[in-house]
Amino acid sequence: MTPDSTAVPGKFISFEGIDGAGKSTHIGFVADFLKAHGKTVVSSREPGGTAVGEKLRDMLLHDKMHLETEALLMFASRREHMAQVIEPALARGEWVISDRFTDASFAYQGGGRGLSRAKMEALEQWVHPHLQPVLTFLFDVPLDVARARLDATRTLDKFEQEQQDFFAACRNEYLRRAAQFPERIVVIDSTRSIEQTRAALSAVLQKLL
Ligand SMILES: Nc1ncnc2c1ncn2[C@@H]1O[C@H](COP(=O)(O)OP(=O)(O)O)[C@@H](O)[C@H]1O
Ligand SMILES: Cc1cn([C@H]2C[C@H](O)[C@@H](COP(=O)(O)OP(=O)(O)O)O2)c(=O)[nH]c1=O
Repeated sequence: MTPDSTAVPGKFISFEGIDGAGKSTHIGFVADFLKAHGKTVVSSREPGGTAVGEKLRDMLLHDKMHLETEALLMFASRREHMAQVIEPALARGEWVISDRFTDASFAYQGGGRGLSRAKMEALEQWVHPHLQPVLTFLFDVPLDVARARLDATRTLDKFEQEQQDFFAACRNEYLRRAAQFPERIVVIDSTRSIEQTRAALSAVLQKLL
């Protein structure tokens, strides 16, 4: 059974945003910040985070597949991640910071690809009816900023090769969820400098310690 996130001693934080928003840049900083405050930190990612999950990640990021297959595999990776990594760490009183969680499925498979919200909610209810991050950082930038950052850095995977209307729909869904869950999702203006962004992250984390 999935534990209630309010009933476990550890804390679960997720990082979200469209590709190129600057999310991954700050995960190491957050881990170091928490460790400096005496926390034991488990840093992980989705899809992936386990041996099975990393195999699924490889397929998900490179192979073309039906939209519903993609959504189901994202949640399959998540189920394994929860069982092997997230739940045991939280039970030990550790802090789990994950590069993406279910908000990404709502944004990409729901918003971007158009899978119905009812199906997304059914998957969420099945896989984690109670567990939610206590805090989600949503790194937000306009599409042209994200695209310029991506183009400057890396070989693009299946998702990153999508067109701007896909990312516009992902971003809209992220922002819709931020409005729906304002107590959990903190929108970070990631157009600012890396130093300014870190200051904003520290201020939010300080309240959670
Ligand atoms: N605040 C920022 N200002 C300028 N460049 C940034 C900023 N944050 C991240 N970047 C750069 O943008 C690129 C994409 O960042 P990354 O963290 O990999 O994005 P994401 O994980 O959201 O896809 C990297 O080259 C990173 O150095
Ligand atoms: C977790 C998750 C990720 N994704 C996508 C978003 C990203 O484009 C991709 C991998 O995420 P990410 O690790 O952020 O990519 P990168 O390592 O290139 O920064 O998977 C979904 O479509 N649905 C999901 O549920």
